[in-house]
Amino acid sequence: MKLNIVTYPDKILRQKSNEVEKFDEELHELLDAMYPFMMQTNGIGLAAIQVAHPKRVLIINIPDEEDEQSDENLIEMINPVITEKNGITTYQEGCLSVPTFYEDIERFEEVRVNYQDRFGNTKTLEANGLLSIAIQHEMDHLEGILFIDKLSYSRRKKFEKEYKKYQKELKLKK
Ligand SMILES: CC(=O)Oc1ccc(/C=C/C(=O)NCCc2ccccc2)cc1OC(C)=O
Ligand SMILES: [Co+2]
Repeated sequence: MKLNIVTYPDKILRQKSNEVEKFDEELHELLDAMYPFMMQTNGIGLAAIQVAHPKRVLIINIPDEEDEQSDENLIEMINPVITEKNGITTYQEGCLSVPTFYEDIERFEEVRVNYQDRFGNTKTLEANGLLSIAIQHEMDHLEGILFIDKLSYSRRKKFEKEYKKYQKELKLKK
């Protein structure tokens, strides 16, 4: 299954993703394609809508202390729901769909998430730190929300200016 990243300002990213009902071979094919794709593009999180599949599916692989991403740390979340959240934390986020732009974003420090695995089994995960941030960032994608939507008006203006410059350079390079 060939995947391509959808980048801002593509309207696809603004779609709300649909619940997964069938935990079938097609879902497994998508998950099995998303993982290498995310690893090849230096991602640590990816929502299915970013590769044009409007399904409530996300994957995360947080690097370990040696900054290595191992297959054991891969988390696949289907139909995730946050049931508890507390604390506040700030982190400089980036997104494969908004290349070259990084900004400090406020998130909940801890979250408790109910979700299903690729076989439909219900799981509960309590997360903090980078994993908690990644879960919140990827779950926003399922609602069509991007991290740049959380910027103040002035920082959003700064982003739009920088991003237009980046897109122009991109066209020149082609
Ligand atoms: C040039 C450029 O844009 O570099 C990148 C930017 C972001 C990313 C990946 C960002 C990512 O995985 N974000 C997941 C959400 C998240 C953000 C902050 C903390 C936890 C989870 C990768 C990049 O590298 C390439 C090759 O595209
Ligand atoms: Co993202």
